[in-house]
Amino acid sequence: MVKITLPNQEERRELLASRIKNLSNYYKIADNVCPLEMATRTKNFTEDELCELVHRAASEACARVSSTNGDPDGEGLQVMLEDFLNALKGLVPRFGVQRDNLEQIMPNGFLYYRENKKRDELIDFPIEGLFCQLIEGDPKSGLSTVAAKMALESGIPFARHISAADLMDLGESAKIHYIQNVLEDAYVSRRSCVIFDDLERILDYGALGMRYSNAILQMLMVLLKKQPPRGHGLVILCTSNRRDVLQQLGMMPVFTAVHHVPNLSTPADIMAVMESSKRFEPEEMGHIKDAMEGRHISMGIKRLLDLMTWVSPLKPDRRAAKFLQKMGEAMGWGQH
Ligand SMILES: Nc1ncnc2c1ncn2[C@@H]1O[C@H](COP(=O)(O)OP(=O)(O)OP(=O)(O)O)[C@@H](O)[C@H]1O
Repeated sequence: MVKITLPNQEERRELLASRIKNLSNYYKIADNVCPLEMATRTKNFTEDELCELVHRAASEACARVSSTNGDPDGEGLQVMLEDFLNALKGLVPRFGVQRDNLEQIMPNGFLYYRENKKRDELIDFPIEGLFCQLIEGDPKSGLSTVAAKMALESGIPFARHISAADLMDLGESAKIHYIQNVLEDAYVSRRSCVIFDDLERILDYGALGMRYSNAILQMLMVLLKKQPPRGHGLVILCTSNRRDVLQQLGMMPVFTAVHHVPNLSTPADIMAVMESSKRFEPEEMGHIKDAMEGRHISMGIKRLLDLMTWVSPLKPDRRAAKFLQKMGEAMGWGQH
């Protein structure tokens, strides 16, 4: 296998400067085109992708001039910073973050409430070496979102998400190959983050008869302990709502740290999420808040958002009552 080495910032600056110089044989280059600035915006680009960027910037300039008023000053075509920035938008570097994939994981964004205010310490990952963290909590407590948010906020330039859905149609050896490929790519970047979402499902775990794929388990036991190349930092985030299963499978020692994602547990948490959704009237919220006082509450944020979506088409005069009824059923309020 050919090992790719990603150019560092100075190498990117030099390569871009030389390509832009070549381009200046054919087009004018605006003064605002700065190779250093473009080098800072192209972390984890390969040499081929940097060349592609310069090529596309020239195409962007042609398209811009032909779609506006041509060349009124008769000075020839000028490639500008905006052409580079537009070209950049259309390029997804192979060793980049796959931001869209991570954002799709959190269709309702990331809301702040009392429990998750101290988030900064969560993304303070080491620069070098391996850091493997388990993110665990109840089903529907927002585990995938917390992992995606950590990856995005960490500023790590390479991020990949592996879920059971990605592996669904693959046989066991193809699954192993897929995971190995993602990690091989991760080792290329100086800093990388890989998310294993719903780890027990990636392991093909089935509660009935305690089934799982031993081959995938053995591979993960090796890969989750494997140090990245010297000078590289690899962060692995595994989500699971079956910590007990990981314990039984002997996986817990591979984790450097465990982060527990709590359920929403107070009326203030529930109200904070409801307020940020802006779907409910103040009177409804007041009614819900009063009815929750002194009651036992423990609900995952995804479950709460699902419940809010479910009641939201109802007429406002019925919404609060329905919401409280469903919440009471889930929390067992009637039984106490
Ligand atoms: N602070 C938050 N933390 C987690 N999720 C949040 C937060 N704010 C909003 N959300 C939303 O809650 C939902 C969480 O869904 P997610 O798939 O992450 O939960 P999950 O625990 O992984 O679910 P499942 O148990 O079904 O796998 C997403 O729609 C996300 O946008």
